[in-house]
Amino acid sequence: MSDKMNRRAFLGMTAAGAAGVVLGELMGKAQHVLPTNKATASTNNQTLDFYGEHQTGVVTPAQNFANVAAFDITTNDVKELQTLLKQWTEMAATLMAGKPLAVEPQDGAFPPTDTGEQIGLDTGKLSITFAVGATLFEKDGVDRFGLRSRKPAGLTEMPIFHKDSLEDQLTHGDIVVQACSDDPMVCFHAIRNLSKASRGVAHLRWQQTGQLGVKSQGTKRNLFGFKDGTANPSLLDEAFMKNNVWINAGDGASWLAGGTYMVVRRIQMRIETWDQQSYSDQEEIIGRQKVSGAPMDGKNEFDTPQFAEDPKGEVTPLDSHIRLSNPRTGENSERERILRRGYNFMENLDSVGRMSAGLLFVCFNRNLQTQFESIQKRLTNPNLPDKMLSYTETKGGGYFAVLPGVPRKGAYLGQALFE
Ligand SMILES: C=CC1=C(C)c2cc3[nH]c(cc4nc(cc5[nH]c(cc1n2)c(C)c5CCC(=O)O)C(CCC(=O)O)=C4C)c(C)c3C=C
Ligand SMILES: [Fe+2]
Repeated sequence: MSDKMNRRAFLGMTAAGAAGVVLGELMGKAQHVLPTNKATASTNNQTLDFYGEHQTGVVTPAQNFANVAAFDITTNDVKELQTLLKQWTEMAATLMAGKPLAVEPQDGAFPPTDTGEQIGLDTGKLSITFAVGATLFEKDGVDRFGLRSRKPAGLTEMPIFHKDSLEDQLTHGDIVVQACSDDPMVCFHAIRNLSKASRGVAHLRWQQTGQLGVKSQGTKRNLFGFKDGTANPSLLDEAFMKNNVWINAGDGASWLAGGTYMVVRRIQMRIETWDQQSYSDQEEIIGRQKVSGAPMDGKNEFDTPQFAEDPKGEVTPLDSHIRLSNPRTGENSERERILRRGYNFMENLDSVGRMSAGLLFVCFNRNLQTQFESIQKRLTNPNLPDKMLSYTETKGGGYFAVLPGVPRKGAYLGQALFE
């Protein structure tokens, strides 16, 4: 290999891409140099370390923007699946470090390895989180990759809950990737380039962006105008994460130790209807005061509601969202708790002229059935449904198992699954 070729050590290069580069070299095509990614040199460029026991994007403080994308794997060859995961590992580590995906100069005869729209942008604490769906292990009864026996028992396809309107093209997927950053272009760039590199092996099934108020003080708000996240556990609460979030080797599928289960729900919010509800009705539906976020019977945001002193729900209605989400009774209350990490989405008008807006609900938990599902079943119980259900409609999402962290360079995402 010539010196010129050595200089062009592309990251994440496919076999076809590699062949193309050699061809270009022989044909003596001009080399194009992209401007240096200034952000990598900037002292303000905040980056997170990709390597560790757990992946980032779970207990990472929520960045302002998210892009969640689900892929379907189109190959039946397990080796190609492993190659993709190795390639995505290298790419994610590079992107999170704020580096370009290609070493310059690139060959002018071929498409750039890195699409380039992030050049000069701050990486914005980019986290990229990879998770797998039940269909990776078995799809339509077929064990495509010989992984059927490795499927964690609790990982099912997301069921259809009461009042759900799931649309197939917005739901499920073999692999989901969550990219979060303080810059939406950085999120997009990550998903776009992972998708570009997966050509021929995987394709995008759905994609959903989300955002939070950028410079808000305190707990961020959802599109109903309420603080959202008040009762979430502290991200520094290691005991909570150990008990309620991270999967351990004794939980069933030992290859998943250090991972967690991710629930994604694309929840359309009927904001025009909501905006016609009286102020006090809105507070009673949520079960909290709108501006302060305090419980109905409290003064300050972080006061604990005293439901036991209000058994008939005269202060905090029995069918209010927070009371059904967490009745604060019984021994299951603590065990059931989840880590929520959702984002608002605001899109164009829908087909009947309504604002298409809502919550990209994301939560992490150690056991889908005894945590998320247990809460969700209470919220959607037809005998006493969450009042908020009249203003929401869930159209997509899925259940996914977040892969354990990649401990060091050279190891790759999901490696233990294949061992
Ligand atoms: C099954 C899980 C949940 C879904 C789905 C869900 C949707 C959803 N939530 C809001 C707004 C708020 N949720 C709040 C609290 C809250 N929500 C859940 C679970 C789900 N929410 C839990 C477990 C909790 C915490 C309850 C508690 O312990 O008190 C709140 C109050 C503020 C807060 O604590 O975050 C709001 C507001 C929307 C708009 C929504 C779907 C569109
Ligand atoms: Fe909620």
